[in-house]
Formats: sequence, C-alpha cells, structure tokens
Amino acid sequence: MTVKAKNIALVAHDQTKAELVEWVAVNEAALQPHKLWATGTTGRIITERCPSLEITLLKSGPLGGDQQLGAMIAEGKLDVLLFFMDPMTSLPHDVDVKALTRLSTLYNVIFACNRSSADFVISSPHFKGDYQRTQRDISDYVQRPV
Ligand SMILES: O=C(CO)COP(=O)(O)O
Repeated sequence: MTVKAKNIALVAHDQTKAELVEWVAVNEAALQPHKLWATGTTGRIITERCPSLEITLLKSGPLGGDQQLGAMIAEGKLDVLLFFMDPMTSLPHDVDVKALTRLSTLYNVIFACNRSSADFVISSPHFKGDYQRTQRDISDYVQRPV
C-alpha cells in the first residue's frame, strides 16, 4: 500500500523533549514518508538525533512556534499533532499552548499529548492510509447567537 503522506507536527516541552526524541528515533522509518514540522528547539534536537528525517523548523514555541502551528491548523494544513506536554511546569507561553490545543480540538486534528497516545496513533491502520477526518462545520459556532 502506498503511504498517504500527512502533515505531522512534532513538539515537546523541555522536560519531555528526550522522550519525544527517543520516540521519533524508534519510529523513524514510519515517519519518513510524511511531511514533518516542528517547533524550533524540538525540531533541532530531533534532527541531530535522526538526520535522515527532513523536518521544517518553525519558531521556538515561546517565540511563536505554537501559534504558527495553530495557524496551520486553522488553514487546514496540519493533520496530526504529536505534542509531548509537560503537566508539571508552568510556562510563560501557556496561553499559546492552550490556543494550540484548543484549535486542535476545534478542527478535529489528530492530537497525541503523550507517548502512549502517540504509539496508538502511529500503529493505527489509518496512519498510512487515506483517513478522512470529519470536518466540523465551524460556521455553526460562528453563527451561534449570543
Ligand atoms: O514550547 C514549546 C511548545 O509549547 C516547544 O518549543 P521548542 O520546541 O522551541 O522548545
């Protein structure tokens, strides 16, 4: 079966970066056919460990990288968000993180926030295939009376 390339974002907070890098290394072959994006620091570290992966680096999360991913989601340009989050540390850009996870939810993006979820996503038969996410009718929200 030909793998249907998806746009996949890789993001990790500082305390979870090592775990994501390890996960990407284990799943390098499965990620290879896809179009990969990452926030700046996460992407740089993954590239050092897995030089065969071509990753488009965005800005660092606290400098707008999360917002860039949010914009991609709003424009329908991201299929999967693999974001290993740190639930124990408060962050200066917490609002950006919240905006990103909110948009992932709103636009029904495939979103894994930890290693087990990422394992399920990547081992799903849908991962290689032509999975059509249901698009919510956003106009329902926009036109909702106040
Ligand atoms: O802070 C992040 C996500 O909120 C990740 O950003 P970096 O990959 O630049 O560390």
